[in-house]
Amino acid sequence: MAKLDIFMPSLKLNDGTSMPMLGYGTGTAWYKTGDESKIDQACIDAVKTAIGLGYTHLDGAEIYKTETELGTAIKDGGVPREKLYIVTKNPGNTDIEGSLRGSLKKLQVDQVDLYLVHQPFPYETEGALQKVWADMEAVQQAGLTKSIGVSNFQPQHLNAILKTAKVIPACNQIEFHPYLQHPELLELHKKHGIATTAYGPLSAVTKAKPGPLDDYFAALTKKYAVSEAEISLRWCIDQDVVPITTSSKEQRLSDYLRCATFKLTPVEVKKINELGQTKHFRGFWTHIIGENDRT
Ligand SMILES: NC(=O)C1=CN([C@@H]2O[C@H](COP(=O)(O)OP(=O)(O)OC[C@H]3O[C@@H](n4cnc5c(N)ncnc54)[C@H](O)[C@@H]3O)[C@@H](O)[C@H]2O)C=CC1
Ligand SMILES: O=CCc1c[nH]c2ccccc12
Repeated sequence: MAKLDIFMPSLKLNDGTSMPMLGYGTGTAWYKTGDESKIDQACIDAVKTAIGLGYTHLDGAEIYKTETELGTAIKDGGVPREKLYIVTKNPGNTDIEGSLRGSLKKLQVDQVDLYLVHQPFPYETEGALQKVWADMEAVQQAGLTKSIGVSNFQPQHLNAILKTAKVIPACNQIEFHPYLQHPELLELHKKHGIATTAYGPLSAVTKAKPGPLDDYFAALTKKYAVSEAEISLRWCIDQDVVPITTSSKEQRLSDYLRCATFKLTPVEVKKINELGQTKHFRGFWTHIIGENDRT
């Protein structure tokens, strides 16, 4: 499929770097439950397809066990390293540098663009969270990553590390869609200049259907001649939230890029927010956070 001539904007982060406004994830559709050394060629091909279509923001994690596949796709994808934005995540252990060095080896790069603490849950005290954040600052200082950030942090976790942080997290990657808007958390992000990246951005039009947004999304798809998925992605972008999606289907990946070709009006964003707030859905980490927690 030919690469579309679409310009994908970037979001300026609090450390002066820029993050492309749409990410391709190697988690949900691709993570391995078994032997990490068993290479998944389909994952490599899908990431190469995404790169070929114009996706430059590539999201990985040590726990997905797909960093080797991601690294191979990056090496063979035909796009220079410096044009890509590579993200990976520490699983939530205490050997931040050891983990990151292992990830860099699998990714076949000297430095990632962004390294995230995947989850705050294994760290049981404020002190443990603060220590991990200090170790994140150290790997940034050592040049192993350009930016550092967190994922799945709720207000209490962010407030804990902010008490001692020398570097404010560049972003917090959270589940975010119209049925999980976390207003209080986003307010805290705004106060500290922390960017929000959204995983599960399509949830309202996939896993959480039927819902109160269905009719309104149908109307918007007609108005903009795009799919509900692209409306969902654009709703994030119009609020300066960077969505991370995934698919093994080339046509879907190509279509998703159309989210950069139109803009919702402020009234439309507000209406999606209002309708979205009438339903709650959380699809990830429910075994720890609880399905009904809205923070
Ligand atoms: N930091 C974290 O804890 C987490 C990070 N992530 C990251 O975010 C990435 C994307 O997360 P997702 O939840 O997959 O994002 P998403 O909400 O964009 O969903 C993408 C999934 O929806 C499916 N889909 C698309 N259109 C559909 C349709 N019409 N009907 C049914 N299914 C449809 C796709 O096949 C794909 O599997 C992951 O690969 C991972 O990199 C994901 C979950 C947790
Ligand atoms: O990061 C996304 C969701 C997730 C949580 N735990 C695991 C383990 C393996 C793959 C994905 C995930």
